[in-house]
Amino acid sequence: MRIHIATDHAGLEFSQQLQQHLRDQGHEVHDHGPVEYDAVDDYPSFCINAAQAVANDWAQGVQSLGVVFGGSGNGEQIAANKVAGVRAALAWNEATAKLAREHNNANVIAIGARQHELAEAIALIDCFIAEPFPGDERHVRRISQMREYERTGTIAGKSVLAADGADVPAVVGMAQES
Ligand SMILES: O=C[C@H](O)[C@H](O)[C@H](O)COP(=O)(O)O
Repeated sequence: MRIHIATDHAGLEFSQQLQQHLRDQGHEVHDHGPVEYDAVDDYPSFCINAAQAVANDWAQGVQSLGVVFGGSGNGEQIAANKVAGVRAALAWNEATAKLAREHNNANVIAIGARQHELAEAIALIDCFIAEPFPGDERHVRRISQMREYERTGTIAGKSVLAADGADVPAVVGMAQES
Protein backbone atom coordinates (compact mmCIF):
# COMPACT_ATOMS: atom_id res chain seq x y z
CA MET A 1 0.00 0.00 0.00
CA ARG A 2 1.20 3.50 -0.80
CA ILE A 3 0.83 5.78 2.22
CA HIS A 4 1.32 9.55 2.32
CA ILE A 5 2.21 11.03 5.71
CA ALA A 6 2.32 14.59 7.01
CA THR A 7 2.44 16.23 10.39
CA ASP A 8 3.57 19.38 12.17
CA HIS A 9 5.95 19.82 15.11
CA ALA A 10 3.41 18.25 17.48
CA GLY A 11 3.47 14.93 15.66
CA LEU A 12 6.96 14.78 14.22
CA GLU A 13 8.31 12.12 16.54
CA PHE A 14 5.20 9.98 16.04
CA SER A 15 5.44 10.43 12.31
CA GLN A 16 9.04 9.26 12.16
CA GLN A 17 8.29 6.18 14.25
CA LEU A 18 5.18 5.41 12.22
CA GLN A 19 7.06 5.67 8.95
CA GLN A 20 9.58 3.11 10.14
CA HIS A 21 6.78 0.82 11.32
CA LEU A 22 4.99 1.04 7.97
CA ARG A 23 8.17 0.53 5.93
CA ASP A 24 8.95 -2.54 8.06
CA GLN A 25 5.51 -3.86 7.04
CA GLY A 26 6.38 -3.38 3.37
CA HIS A 27 4.31 -0.26 2.68
CA GLU A 28 5.50 2.39 0.25
CA VAL A 29 5.77 5.48 2.45
CA HIS A 30 5.90 9.07 1.17
CA ASP A 31 6.81 11.70 3.75
CA HIS A 32 5.35 15.16 3.11
CA GLY A 33 7.12 16.76 6.04
CA PRO A 34 8.22 18.51 8.02
CA VAL A 35 11.78 17.20 7.81
CA GLU A 36 12.98 18.77 11.06
CA TYR A 37 11.53 20.05 14.30
CA ASP A 38 10.35 23.64 14.28
CA ALA A 39 8.12 24.51 17.22
CA VAL A 40 6.32 27.20 15.27
CA ASP A 41 5.76 25.42 11.96
CA ASP A 42 2.24 25.26 10.48
CA TYR A 43 0.36 22.10 9.61
CA PRO A 44 -1.76 23.23 6.61
CA SER A 45 0.81 22.98 3.82
CA PHE A 46 2.21 19.64 4.97
CA CYS A 47 -1.24 18.12 5.33
CA ILE A 48 -2.66 19.59 2.15
CA ASN A 49 0.35 18.33 0.18
CA ALA A 50 -0.13 14.81 1.55
CA ALA A 51 -3.88 14.94 0.90
CA GLN A 52 -3.32 16.22 -2.63
CA ALA A 53 -0.96 13.33 -3.29
CA VAL A 54 -3.68 10.91 -2.14
CA ALA A 55 -6.26 12.63 -4.36
CA ASN A 56 -3.88 12.50 -7.33
CA ASP A 57 -3.33 8.78 -6.76
CA TRP A 58 -7.07 8.07 -6.58
CA ALA A 59 -7.65 10.11 -9.73
CA GLN A 60 -5.22 7.73 -11.42
CA GLY A 61 -6.87 4.63 -9.99
CA VAL A 62 -4.34 4.03 -7.20
CA GLN A 63 -6.16 3.80 -3.87
CA SER A 64 -3.41 5.09 -1.61
CA LEU A 65 -4.06 6.28 1.93
CA GLY A 66 -2.91 9.28 3.95
CA VAL A 67 -2.03 9.81 7.60
CA VAL A 68 -1.94 13.31 9.07
CA PHE A 69 -0.70 13.95 12.60
CA GLY A 70 -0.92 17.00 14.82
CA GLY A 71 -1.48 17.84 18.44
CA SER A 72 -5.21 17.13 18.25
CA GLY A 73 -5.57 15.95 14.66
CA ASN A 74 -8.39 18.49 14.22
CA GLY A 75 -6.57 21.10 12.14
CA GLU A 76 -4.87 18.37 10.15
CA GLN A 77 -8.21 16.76 9.31
CA ILE A 78 -9.68 20.13 8.36
CA ALA A 79 -6.71 20.92 6.12
CA ALA A 80 -6.81 17.54 4.39
CA ASN A 81 -10.54 17.85 3.76
CA LYS A 82 -9.95 21.05 1.76
CA VAL A 83 -8.60 18.85 -1.04
CA ALA A 84 -11.22 17.66 -3.53
CA GLY A 85 -11.55 13.90 -3.49
CA VAL A 86 -10.23 13.53 0.04
CA ARG A 87 -12.28 12.14 2.90
CA ALA A 88 -10.24 12.65 6.05
CA ALA A 89 -11.50 11.13 9.31
CA LEU A 90 -10.35 11.95 12.83
CA ALA A 91 -9.91 8.62 14.64
CA TRP A 92 -9.50 8.33 18.40
CA ASN A 93 -10.18 4.67 19.03
CA GLU A 94 -10.25 1.42 17.07
CA ALA A 95 -13.97 1.70 16.32
CA THR A 96 -13.66 5.14 14.74
CA ALA A 97 -10.57 4.06 12.79
CA LYS A 98 -12.41 1.04 11.34
CA LEU A 99 -15.70 2.89 10.74
CA ALA A 100 -13.82 5.57 8.82
CA ARG A 101 -13.06 2.92 6.20
CA GLU A 102 -16.17 0.75 6.53
CA HIS A 103 -18.78 3.53 6.35
CA ASN A 104 -16.95 6.52 4.86
CA ASN A 105 -14.30 5.01 2.61
CA ALA A 106 -12.00 7.58 4.20
CA ASN A 107 -8.71 7.86 2.39
CA VAL A 108 -6.96 9.93 5.05
CA ILE A 109 -6.83 9.34 8.80
CA ALA A 110 -6.09 12.20 11.20
CA ILE A 111 -4.59 11.43 14.59
CA GLY A 112 -3.91 13.65 17.60
CA ALA A 113 -0.37 12.82 18.62
CA ARG A 114 -0.85 14.54 21.97
CA GLN A 115 -3.92 12.42 22.67
CA HIS A 116 -2.34 8.94 22.47
CA GLU A 117 0.68 6.90 23.38
CA LEU A 118 2.71 5.98 20.32
CA ALA A 119 1.71 2.30 20.40
CA GLU A 120 -1.97 3.24 20.55
CA ALA A 121 -1.67 5.66 17.63
CA ILE A 122 0.11 3.03 15.54
CA ALA A 123 -2.60 0.49 16.40
CA LEU A 124 -5.28 2.92 15.17
CA ILE A 125 -3.45 3.44 11.91
CA ASP A 126 -2.92 -0.29 11.44
CA CYS A 127 -6.69 -0.79 11.94
CA PHE A 128 -7.48 1.91 9.42
CA ILE A 129 -5.13 0.48 6.78
CA ALA A 130 -6.33 -3.08 7.26
CA GLU A 131 -10.06 -2.30 7.06
CA PRO A 132 -11.60 -2.58 3.59
CA PHE A 133 -14.49 -0.49 2.31
CA PRO A 134 -17.21 -3.09 1.69
CA GLY A 135 -19.12 -0.76 -0.64
CA ASP A 136 -22.58 -1.04 0.94
CA GLU A 137 -25.09 0.82 -1.19
CA ARG A 138 -26.12 3.31 1.50
CA HIS A 139 -22.53 4.31 2.15
CA VAL A 140 -21.75 4.63 -1.55
CA ARG A 141 -24.87 6.78 -1.93
CA ARG A 142 -23.87 9.14 0.88
CA ILE A 143 -20.30 9.46 -0.32
CA SER A 144 -21.60 10.19 -3.82
CA GLN A 145 -23.78 13.00 -2.42
CA MET A 146 -20.73 14.65 -0.85
CA ARG A 147 -18.74 14.18 -4.02
CA GLU A 148 -21.55 15.81 -5.99
CA TYR A 149 -21.52 18.81 -3.65
CA GLU A 150 -17.75 19.00 -4.03
CA ARG A 151 -18.10 19.08 -7.82
CA THR A 152 -21.12 21.37 -8.17
CA GLY A 153 -21.40 23.41 -4.97
CA THR A 154 -25.00 22.31 -4.50
CA ILE A 155 -26.74 19.40 -2.87
CA ALA A 156 -30.29 18.23 -3.40
CA GLY A 157 -31.99 16.46 -0.54
CA LYS A 158 -34.19 16.57 2.50
CA SER A 159 -32.16 19.07 4.48
CA VAL A 160 -34.66 21.82 5.27
CA LEU A 161 -37.57 21.37 7.66
CA ALA A 162 -40.68 23.19 6.46
CA ALA A 163 -42.76 25.26 8.87
CA ASP A 164 -45.34 22.50 9.16
CA GLY A 165 -42.63 20.05 10.16
CA ALA A 166 -42.56 18.18 6.84
CA ASP A 167 -39.24 17.51 5.21
CA VAL A 168 -38.97 19.29 1.88
CA PRO A 169 -36.36 18.94 -0.82
CA ALA A 170 -33.71 21.62 -0.61
CA VAL A 171 -30.95 22.90 -2.80
CA VAL A 172 -28.25 24.46 -0.69
CA GLY A 173 -25.65 26.66 -2.32
CA MET A 174 -21.97 26.72 -1.45
CA ALA A 175 -21.57 28.39 1.94
CA GLN A 176 -19.66 31.65 1.90
CA GLU A 177 -16.88 32.05 4.44
CA SER A 178 -15.99 35.59 5.41
O1 LIG B 1 -5.25 21.36 15.15
C1 LIG B 1 -4.06 21.66 15.18
C2 LIG B 1 -3.01 20.81 15.78
O2 LIG B 1 -3.45 20.19 16.94
C3 LIG B 1 -1.68 21.50 16.00
O3 LIG B 1 -0.73 20.48 16.09
C4 LIG B 1 -1.64 22.38 17.25
O4 LIG B 1 -2.57 23.43 17.15
C5 LIG B 1 -0.24 22.94 17.47
O5 LIG B 1 -0.23 23.64 18.68
P1 LIG B 1 1.02 24.47 19.18
O6 LIG B 1 1.37 25.45 18.09
O7 LIG B 1 0.55 25.14 20.43
O8 LIG B 1 2.16 23.50 19.41
